[in-house]
Amino acid sequence: MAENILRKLVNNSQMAIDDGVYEIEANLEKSTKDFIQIIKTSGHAPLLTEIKFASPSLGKIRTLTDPASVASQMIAGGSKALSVLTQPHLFHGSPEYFMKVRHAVDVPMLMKDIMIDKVQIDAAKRIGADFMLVIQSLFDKNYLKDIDDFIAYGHKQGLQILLEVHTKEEFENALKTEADLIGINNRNLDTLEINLKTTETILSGTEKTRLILSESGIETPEDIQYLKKCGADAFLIGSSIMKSDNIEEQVRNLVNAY
Ligand SMILES: O=C(O)c1ccccc1NCC(=O)[C@H](O)[C@H](O)COP(=O)(O)O
Repeated sequence: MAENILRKLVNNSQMAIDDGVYEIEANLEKSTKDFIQIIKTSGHAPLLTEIKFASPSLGKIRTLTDPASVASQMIAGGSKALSVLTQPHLFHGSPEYFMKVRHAVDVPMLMKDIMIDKVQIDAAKRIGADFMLVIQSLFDKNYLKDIDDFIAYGHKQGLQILLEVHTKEEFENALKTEADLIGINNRNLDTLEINLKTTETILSGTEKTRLILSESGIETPEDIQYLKKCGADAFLIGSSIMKSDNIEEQVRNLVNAY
C-alpha cells in the first residue's frame, strides 16, 4: 500500500507527459519579485497559497472556477506567492490554469506538480513559473536518478527550486543540494497522513542553513505560530483556504498570525 501512492503519482505524471500536457507553445515571463527576499524581509507570516481544486486526500475541494479570480482574492488577503497545480490526474490541475493566473498577477509562482522529467521543467519555464517542485524521496527511493543534474537543469532554465522533504534523512540529503528553498511536507506522501509535528521533528537539533517552508495541513494562525517557533520561515497553505467561503478574509487571518 505505502509505496503505491508515490508510484501512482509518478505514473500519473508519466501519463500526463505521454498525453502531451506539457507541450506548451507559450513563452511567458516569470514574476519580477523574489520570494526568497520577500521571506527574509516580511513583517508578517509569508504565505505561499495554493490554488488547488482537488487532491488525492480530499477529492473535490472546491468547484472549479476562474483560477485568476481565486488568485486575486488570495493576493488581496496578503498572500505573497502562489502555487498552482498543473497535474491533471487526481489534482484537476493544468498548465492552462497556471498561465491564466500568470497573465493576471505579478507575484512569484510555483509550478506544483510531480516533476519527473526535464520536459516538465521546460514547461515550467514556458508558463512563467518562478519555482518548480522537486521531491527528495523520488530520488532517495530510486524512482529518479541524479538530483543534482535535475536541480542544475532547473536553475539553467531560470527557475528556483523548492525541494520537498518529509524525514530527517531526506532533509540532510536536501541540504547537500543547491536547492533554493527547502519545504518540509507535514503530509506523508506514502500514507497521506498529516502531522504538523513533522516540521518540529525535522528541525529540532539541526543547524538551519537554508530557508524553510512548512507545507500542508496548516489551518489556523495558531498552527503558523507553532511552526514559526519550530523554525519555519514561510508557509504553504492550500486546502484550508480553498475550502473557505471567504478566501480573502481567510488568507488575511493567516497572514496576521504574526
Ligand atoms: O494534497 C494531497 O492530498 C497530496 C497527496 C499526495 C501528494 C501531494 C499532495 N499534496 C501536495 C502538497 O504538497 C499540498 O498540496 C500543499 O502542501 C498544500 O497542502 P494543504 O494545505 O494541506 O492542502
